[in-house]
Amino acid sequence: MESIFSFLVSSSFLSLAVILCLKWKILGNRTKNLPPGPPGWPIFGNIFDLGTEPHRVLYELKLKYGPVLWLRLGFRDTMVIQSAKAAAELFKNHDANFCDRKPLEVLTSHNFSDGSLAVGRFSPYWLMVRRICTTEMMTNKRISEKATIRQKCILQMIRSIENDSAAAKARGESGMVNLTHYLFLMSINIVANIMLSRDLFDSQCKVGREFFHVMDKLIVWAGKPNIADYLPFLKWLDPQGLKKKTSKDMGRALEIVEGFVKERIQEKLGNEEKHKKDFLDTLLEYEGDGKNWNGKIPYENIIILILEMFFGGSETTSAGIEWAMAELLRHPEAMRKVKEELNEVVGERRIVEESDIEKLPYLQAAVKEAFRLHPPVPLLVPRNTMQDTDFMGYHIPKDTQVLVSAWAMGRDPDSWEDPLSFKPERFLGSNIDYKGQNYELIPFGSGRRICVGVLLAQRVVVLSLAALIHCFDWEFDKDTTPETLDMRELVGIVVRKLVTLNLIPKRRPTVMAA
Ligand code: HEM
Repeated sequence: MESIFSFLVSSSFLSLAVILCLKWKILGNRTKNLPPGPPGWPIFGNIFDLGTEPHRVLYELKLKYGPVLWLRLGFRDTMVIQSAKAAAELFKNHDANFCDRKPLEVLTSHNFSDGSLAVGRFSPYWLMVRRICTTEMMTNKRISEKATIRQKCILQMIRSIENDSAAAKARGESGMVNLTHYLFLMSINIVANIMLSRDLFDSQCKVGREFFHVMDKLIVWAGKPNIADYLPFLKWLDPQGLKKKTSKDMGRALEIVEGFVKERIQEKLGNEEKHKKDFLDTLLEYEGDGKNWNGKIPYENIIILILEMFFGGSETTSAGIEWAMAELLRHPEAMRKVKEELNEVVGERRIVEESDIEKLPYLQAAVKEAFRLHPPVPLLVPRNTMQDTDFMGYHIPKDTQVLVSAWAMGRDPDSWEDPLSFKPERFLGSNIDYKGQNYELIPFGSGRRICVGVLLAQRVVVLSLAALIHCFDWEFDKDTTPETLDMRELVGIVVRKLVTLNLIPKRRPTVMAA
């Protein structure tokens, strides 16, 4: 009885506090010149307007309210940018003020966000880590040094697909494989090789299998909308249990990565040089830059940074390849052109290599076209404003969440002719690229927070697609045709195909065995 009474008293105080707080917030904002947007519910604001496919709903709202939209998601003031012009204004003139992040509640588990580059706040620590990534790890030169590793991982994938399909046929099945699954494993394996110089794809690697499994779950938890992000007074309650689940799986993922880090420290102590310097070595050896950071990177943060590269580099990359493959399968004429180009440039006596990429303009154009229509992270990673700002005539208060819809820009009829059609030809002879300078095509974001993995991802996406198409002819099951291929989306942090790509690979007999 006593506990019910104290619950009622404390919840009444809580509700009163919430209402006062909200009233103050709404009245405070009403006096300011905010961008237009739909009216919202008390307390919840526009949370329920977003539905299960927020990027699509926001696009609809753009048609009514224009390219700069204002929403209140619970207690989270939110501005949404949905045109190339508004994005140019943001990234060219306000990037410095708009480059903070506010981490999702689930990503505060095990202090992940404190050590993270991707969801960490703008700070001297962030500047230091970002600098290490962009000047030491993700430069063209450093990435080129690892070309043979990527080639190896992609060949491993091709062989596994071939073997598993043959085994399925031997069992009397059609030989169909779940391509999405192989793409995810390959992408994680490339990150593992670049960051840690080790293979996780190897079927003998038990810890590798467990790691894939835990990563898969973490991606699901982090991708679920969490009411506690919008109504912070509910954080302690964890109403959907997402923090609890994330905490458990994050704990295990960090433990596994820590195992790799400890092994490396032992190797270093024993002076065992087993590989060329990799990302882990760079982090362990770092001594500070005398400007943003003095001294070494905290041990816990090194583990977080390694885990985060798996987060940032696996599902995004595999989803990018999956969408591009799906679009090519839906457009046999475009697929024919890709094959023709591969036959001309690579021929039949060898497997495609990274050095071939620049001689494959049609394939590159097809990848750009797929990123235009299906950016794997459609609303980028939310930014947070650091000060009150005048933006395109509007007053944007400090601590506003900023969503930039790469999805809306890719489909904007003001930027693209016939925007909903898949036409790689539009990029032939055009300088438009996805490296953050052309705001109508920003699947990797732009400005200070642009994806650090863009150069790596570009190579992996194009090369894997080339290898998959060069080595196999891909067939649908008997019930699917290019016209009926299911293109519905599964929305999480990354948007991938709802129905995975299940295909029958037919080895092209003319291409030499991988
Ligand atoms: C097709 C593949 C990929 C896509 C579509 C993608 C997309 C993105 C996007 C949209 C952002 C946010 C940019 C912004 O806020 O403006 C981002 C950030 C980031 N990405 Fe990627 N990414 C991909 C691959 C990778 C890879 C391979 C890695 C590393 C191995 C990586 C690591 C990161 C990191 C660490 C950040 C945070 C950067 C920061 O906040 O400073 N990404 N990515």
